[in-house]
Amino acid sequence: MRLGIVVSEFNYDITRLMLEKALDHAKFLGVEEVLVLKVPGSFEAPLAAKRLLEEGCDAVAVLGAVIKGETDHDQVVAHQVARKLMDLSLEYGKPVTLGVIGPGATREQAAERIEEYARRAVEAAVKAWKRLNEGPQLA
Ligand SMILES: Nc1c(NC[C@H](O)[C@H](O)[C@H](O)CO)[nH]c(=O)[nH]c1=O
Ligand SMILES: CC(=O)[C@@H](O)COP(=O)(O)O
Repeated sequence: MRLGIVVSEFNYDITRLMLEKALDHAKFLGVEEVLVLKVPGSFEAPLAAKRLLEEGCDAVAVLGAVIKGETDHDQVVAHQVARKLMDLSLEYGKPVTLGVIGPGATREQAAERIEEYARRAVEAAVKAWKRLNEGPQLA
């Protein structure tokens, strides 16, 4: 399996640790090939996910941390990113999984979620790929 990982460099003190956990989990799951593409922020993640899908990735896990500021801008970023990633998944027929912390997260809440969100995104990408390859099972 070729797994793509998109990682946002915004809040990189958090997301670089998410990438480490994601790579560790991909290795644990036996993923043969991992392509990593960094982006400035989560808002750029859908474009990077699309590029990885076009590079032949079987699935893409997207990692980011959208931390609340003084306004509701975090809501705009997080909601739009989530929707576009889902749209890409349906467009390409391949898993594109959401490992983006937030919206509404404090920095402390984000730090507490590094491992959970990174592992979840990789696990879902690999499992969904396997299940889709197996196809529907007769009940
Ligand atoms: N505030 C956060 C951002 N903002 C940056 C955007 O994602 C984007 O890079 C910028 O608007 C230029 O297009 N990104 C995050 O990933 N996390 C944040 O908390
Ligand atoms: C989610 C973000 O882009 C964040 O930096 C916005 O901060 P603010 O709401 O104070 O403009």
